[in-house]
Amino acid sequence: MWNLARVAASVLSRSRRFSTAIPGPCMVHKRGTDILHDPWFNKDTGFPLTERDRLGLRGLLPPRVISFEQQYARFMESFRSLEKNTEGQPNKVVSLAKWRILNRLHDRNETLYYRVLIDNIKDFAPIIYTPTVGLVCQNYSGLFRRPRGMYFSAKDKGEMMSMIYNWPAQQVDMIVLTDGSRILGLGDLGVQGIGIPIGKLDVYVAAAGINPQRILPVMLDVGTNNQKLLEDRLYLGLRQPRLEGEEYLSIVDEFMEAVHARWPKAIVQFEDFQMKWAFETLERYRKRFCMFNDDIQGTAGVALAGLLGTVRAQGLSLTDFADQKIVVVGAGSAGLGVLKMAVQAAARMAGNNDAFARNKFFLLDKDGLITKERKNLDPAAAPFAKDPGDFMGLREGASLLEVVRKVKPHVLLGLSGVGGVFNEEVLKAMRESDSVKPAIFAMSNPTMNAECTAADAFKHAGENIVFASGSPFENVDLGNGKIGHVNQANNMYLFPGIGLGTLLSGARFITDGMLQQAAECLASYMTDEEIPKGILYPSIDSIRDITAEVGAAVLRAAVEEDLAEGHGEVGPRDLKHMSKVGPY
Ligand SMILES: NC(=O)c1ccc[n+]([C@@H]2O[C@H](COP(=O)([O-])OP(=O)(O)OC[C@H]3O[C@@H](n4cnc5c(N)ncnc54)[C@H](O)[C@@H]3O)[C@@H](O)[C@H]2O)c1
Ligand SMILES: O=C(O)C[C@H](O)C(=O)O
Ligand SMILES: [Mg+2]
Repeated sequence: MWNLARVAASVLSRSRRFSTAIPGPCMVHKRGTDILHDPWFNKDTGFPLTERDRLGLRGLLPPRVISFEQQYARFMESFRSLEKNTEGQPNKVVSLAKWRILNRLHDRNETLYYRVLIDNIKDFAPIIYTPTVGLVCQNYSGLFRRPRGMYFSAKDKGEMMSMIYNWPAQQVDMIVLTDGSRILGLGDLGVQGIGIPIGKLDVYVAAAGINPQRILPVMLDVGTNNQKLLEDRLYLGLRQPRLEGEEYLSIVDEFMEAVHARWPKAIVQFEDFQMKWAFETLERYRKRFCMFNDDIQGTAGVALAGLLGTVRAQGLSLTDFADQKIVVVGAGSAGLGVLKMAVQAAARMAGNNDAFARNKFFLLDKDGLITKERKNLDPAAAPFAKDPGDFMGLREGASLLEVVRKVKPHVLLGLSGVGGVFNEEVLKAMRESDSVKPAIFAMSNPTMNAECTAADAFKHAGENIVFASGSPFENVDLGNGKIGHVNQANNMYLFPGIGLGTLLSGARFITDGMLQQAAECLASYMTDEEIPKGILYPSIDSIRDITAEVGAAVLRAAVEEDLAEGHGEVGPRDLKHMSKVGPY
């Protein structure tokens, strides 16, 4: 164990009661109903009589003081009875009802909200995060009650530097930013995509203990190309086509500069941008601002950890990763991010033999296998394009089924956003895999966009597979007391730790080295007892523990790269000292 892991863990344990990565006095300048209507400070009926006197609350609440624990029990009782009362109703109705009850608490009393979220993360993550958050975004205009976060639109050009000061918090540590152009696998949802930054930041609070008063979800509304939304009279965003080219970039530039001017150390996580802007903004900003793209970089680390776990599950040594044949379905921001990091890792293991490593990967998009013959080959996909006919005569545009039948891959990994592309035939073809324990990663979100279900994977590809999906599925009962374990390969296992480690390090940039350490930390987290059972990632119940470890790994990498400037009272020299290996 490292001292830094202890620092990260202690930040988290300090935040158990009232999540806050940064200790310090919390001054309340409000009084009376202003406090009751402010979810940051509201304690509902929990205000003790002394506080009611001091804060001008006397007479504004029913007289009985209800303790925090009683409020907690009351909420959980309501939640459980809602679960009971909605039994048998359509999934969508039940999920939205659960989201509403949690959202009302979020809007009223954040202290209680985050307490129940942290304690019940396994039950509540599928509501505030994928898959329900997707449904919420799709229905956002109808569900909208109170604003959360900030909205910067194309109409605000020239005003952002002053608008940023409208945010009430003095300090912001974590921002999650989207332009709503590729929300999960649901496409362009325009301003309705704000649900994603809100959900991601809830995970930051629950997993990394980030102070809820220092998070900021942001929507950059540059229009939408979703015709249905443009025609919807209740749509809450700009009713215009998306800005393109320099016009688009000038909006993002202005936002980034405004953030940097007010909070120079805030970390900006780019989320669910369509591919062209995902890559372009990452290149444009990563050396100027403290930012990362979660879909490209967070996903890559989580997938790589799972791929390395798969090698271990086959009883092989990690260096055998270089020999695995991997078919990646989806050449978007996520698929290409995964390929880049996985090829780099394989090349390192093959003695820096990049060409050898690339040979083992096969990339497909909606038009089939990508080869150098592809017309208008995307420059980002070009390094992974095959020579046509190179591998068993596989041609440009070969279908997924043909590729799987000929390649007999060790791993089939989907980031296509298309539900069901791993159909029965494709899954059955995986039975001929060259691996004794083939892996099927259906990573697209939400559930209906997963490339296959867990049950279908075990049914058609065989019981000896390793399975992972981006959204949660139940473990599969294989009969005879056997269980097919379902992993959730989701970037939530990394992004909170990337943010926490970067924040505590005080680094101004997030480097490849920091991200690599994050991935390696996740990869080595699972024990030799768990891995052979096909368990590649920790249970979400352990998300705070894995986040502390990942945070420490990122922090240590920042120290090693001489980027750590320190945070709060902990200076760069302290961090250097704490980075030395040593017993507790
Ligand atoms: N599990 C995770 O942590 C995680 C992380 C990031 C993204 N995702 C999911 O991955 C999906 C894709 O995200 P993205 O940002 O790469 O999207 P994207 O739009 O940038 O890319 C989608 C890619 O899939 C390809 N595709 C479409 N239909 C296909 C088909 N029938 N067969 C093969 N390929 C097809 C497209 O050509 C494109 O290359 C989304 O559903 C998203 O939710 C999951
Ligand atoms: O949001 C998620 O659940 C993961 C990922 O960032 C995605 O875009 O699907
Ligand atoms: Mg995303």
